[in-house]
Amino acid sequence: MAQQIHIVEDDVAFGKMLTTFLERKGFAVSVSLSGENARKMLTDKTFHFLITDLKLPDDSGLALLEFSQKIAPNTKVILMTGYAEVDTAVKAIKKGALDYISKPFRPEELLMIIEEETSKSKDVDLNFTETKTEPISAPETKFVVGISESSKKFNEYLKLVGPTDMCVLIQGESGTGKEVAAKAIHKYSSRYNKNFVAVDCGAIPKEIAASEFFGHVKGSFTGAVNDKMGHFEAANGGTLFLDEVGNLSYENQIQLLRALQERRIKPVGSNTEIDVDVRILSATNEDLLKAVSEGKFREDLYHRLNEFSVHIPSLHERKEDLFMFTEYFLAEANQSLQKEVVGLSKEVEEAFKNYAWPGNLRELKNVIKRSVLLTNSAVIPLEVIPKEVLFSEKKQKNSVDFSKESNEKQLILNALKEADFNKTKAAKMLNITRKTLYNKLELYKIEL
Ligand SMILES: Nc1ncnc2c1ncn2[C@@H]1O[C@H](COP(=O)(O)OP(=O)(O)OP(=O)(O)O)[C@@H](O)[C@H]1O
Repeated sequence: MAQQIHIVEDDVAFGKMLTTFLERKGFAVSVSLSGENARKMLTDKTFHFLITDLKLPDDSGLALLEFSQKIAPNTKVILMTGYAEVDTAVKAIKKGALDYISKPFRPEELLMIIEEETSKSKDVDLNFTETKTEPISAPETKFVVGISESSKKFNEYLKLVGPTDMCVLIQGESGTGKEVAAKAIHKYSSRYNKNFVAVDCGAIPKEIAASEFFGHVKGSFTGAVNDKMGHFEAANGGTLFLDEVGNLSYENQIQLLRALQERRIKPVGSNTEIDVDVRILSATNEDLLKAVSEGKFREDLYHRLNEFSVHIPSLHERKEDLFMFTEYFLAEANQSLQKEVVGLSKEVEEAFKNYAWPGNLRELKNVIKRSVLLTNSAVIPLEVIPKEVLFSEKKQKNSVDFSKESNEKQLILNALKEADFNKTKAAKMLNITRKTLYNKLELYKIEL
């Protein structure tokens, strides 16, 4: 059966173009022009992918994401964003979106995200929450150790804590490599040849969390058509990785704590308890201690999970590692796309250095993969780099002698970004009049 895709886009022409392209690639595509209609569609039908604009006339992509997660947790959500919306897009990823793609984009880029996900979850049954059960083997876990001091330090910690049976809480911003770090800990442990089960706690609706964690027996609730093994049992002897653990509801936190204390679980609807031997690794991109002090996260559970903590620095904090990861992701992209791009052009290198990378390694990896896809030369040119990366985060000096700058266009873009796209402010920062700014925008074909 063709994969079902629902697009939410109020720009009729763009939606039509995407539809035609995806239909030609064998997908079944439907479109909503409004959030209201999209909600109706999501309620009535099951989709593999929901591709939504972040800004809709009557709704927001983030709100649609939340709605979709409640009503259809297995539908993968991809957000289409305008420039300067990366922070919101990163927020969406934290909330469980599959990915985001910055407009303008070519349909091939969207297809790449869809195909990558489709190849990962080939046989996912749409009626049940996906269990990411991944027995891992050494060669599969590619792990780049950076050259920065902070990278070396946290990798040292992973090696030290790996062989123990301690529960480790991995903290770090979204996309910094928390799951990769958890897999490394598992690999360094004596459990390395047993299962590593990753669970995205943010994606499990609280009503079915108990059945997801502990399993259920046939007939124990409507929809329980077969016995189902929970994550604890699947990870027995190995490691259970609880991603976004801060998203668990209070009730689910109690159930989890009990299982950890007793090392025994009872599937929903069963009378039999099962002994489990599971090492728990968890990850969070928020300040869990703050959640504890606000009463949103149980303190006893926090201490259980945090026998040892590892902080993964953001990419911004370890800029020395940037080109090492760039090289690695470039090689990876070349391999998967069968291309032979050898590196970045000088301008792209400069842009990469100046960008803050709010989405961390995941964003770097995605930007590189999409750029490799679009590059037809030996090195990646500036034209294929997403706009937000070009808007350098480097602070402008307050007064800039405009006449002396050679790269006028970049300067204007930087100033606009700095001024939140307020043209009057940007003109002031650039020491030029508003009129001159308008002329320059036209000259450089900068559309706002
Ligand atoms: N040390 C590393 N070596 C190679 N690739 C890495 C490394 N760390 C992270 N990555 C890559 O970066 C991407 C993001 O990593 P990962 O999914 O582990 O991040 P995360 O912090 O768990 O993200 P989230 O907070 O969104 O769950 C992945 O594609 C991963 O393969």
